[in-house]
Amino acid sequence: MSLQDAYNRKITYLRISVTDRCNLRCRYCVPRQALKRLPHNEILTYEEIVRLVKIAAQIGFKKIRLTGGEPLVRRNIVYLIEQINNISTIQKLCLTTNGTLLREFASDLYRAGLRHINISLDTLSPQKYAYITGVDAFSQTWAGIKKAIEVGFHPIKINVVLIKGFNDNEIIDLANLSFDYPLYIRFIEYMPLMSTGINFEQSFISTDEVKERLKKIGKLEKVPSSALDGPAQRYKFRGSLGEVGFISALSHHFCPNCNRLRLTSDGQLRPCLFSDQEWDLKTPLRQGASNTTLKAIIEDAITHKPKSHGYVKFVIHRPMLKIGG
Ligand SMILES: Nc1nc2c(ncn2[C@@H]2O[C@H](COP(=O)(O)OP(=O)(O)OP(=O)(O)O)[C@@H](O)[C@H]2O)c(=O)[nH]1
Ligand SMILES: C[S@@+](CC[C@H](N)C(=O)[O-])C[C@H]1O[C@@H](n2cnc3c(N)ncnc32)[C@H](O)[C@@H]1O
Ligand code: SF4
Ligand code: SF4
Repeated sequence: MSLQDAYNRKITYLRISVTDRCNLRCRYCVPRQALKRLPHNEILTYEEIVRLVKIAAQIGFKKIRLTGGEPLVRRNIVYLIEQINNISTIQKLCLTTNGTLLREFASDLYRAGLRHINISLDTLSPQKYAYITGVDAFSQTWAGIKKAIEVGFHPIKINVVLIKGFNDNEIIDLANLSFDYPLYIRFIEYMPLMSTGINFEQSFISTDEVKERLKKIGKLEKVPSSALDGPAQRYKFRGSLGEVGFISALSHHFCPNCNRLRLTSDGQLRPCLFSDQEWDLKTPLRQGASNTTLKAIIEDAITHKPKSHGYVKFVIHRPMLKIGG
């Protein structure tokens, strides 16, 4: 059984931001205004997260993604992976990370049952990496990606946010990684959710433009989506080990197939990335609410999930860093 929203979309995927902290400061993610860190006691404990995931699983959620901020900076994250991995009806447990700490964590994460990992990498140049993230950590991240391959994660998806004038001259080099490594390179359209250090009008590149440029290296063959896939359109070059994907939130938005809800690290349930409407789970959770009450709140959030994002810009107040993408 899965729950449907008001537009007949089956809701099966919960993205959980486990922390609002991050060891990088990506220019397209961090807002212009100063960020206040949440005090530790405002963040859901692992026990609270696991309880909510069990309730979500009873309603019909089948896929969980842990994200952040940077999920690997939260202490004992491997324990949380283990706990969620033990919930038998969760079919797919995934992690989105910036990869900086992956060399250290990959083996433990794998042992805890994680198999699906998405790693953000916007450039192959160490200097440009330092510029976009604010930290000179390209070699650390690349070592993390290599370690993830060595340990056996599959699939390993590489998230590239495209920014004109910054990394559009690397589209081919990044796509070429899919020939040499079993990596799924995903080109993501920059989403103007908040005002950041990257000017949207000057930086946006659409998926169509990227596909056009990729014609130089071969013909992209469509790969059919699998159940529980995220929003990427999947393709492959003949003879490659990996894939190339496109996440086109603006030019070909995927709202009609949206299957997800988001849980923020401070326990607010967001039915849509582009809407600040949130359902408070933390307060009732901490006031001793029953599972039935918590389930009713999740169901109410699903019922009120917006139809689409409506192509609006700078619409949200909670930074991407705090929602988890
Ligand atoms: N607009 C919008 N963007 C999304 C949504 N889900 C993910 N994204 C964006 O897609 C990019 C990749 O996100 P990931 O955390 O790797 O998750 P995913 O694409 O669902 O991953 P898979 O399930 O592995 O395909 C990020 O920039 C996200 O912000 C969504 O529901 N709406
Ligand atoms: C917010 S991060 C959190 C997880 C982890 N820190 C990481 O960077 O992978 C999740 C994803 O959102 C993407 N993202 C952040 N801001 C974005 C924006 N304005 N438009 C599109 N994607 C964005 C990042 O590139 C990353 O792949
Ligand atoms: S949350 Fe992810 S995308 Fe945002 S600043 Fe941190 S590493 Fe960069
Ligand atoms: S913008 Fe909102 S409705 Fe559209 S895909 Fe993203 S979360 Fe779903």
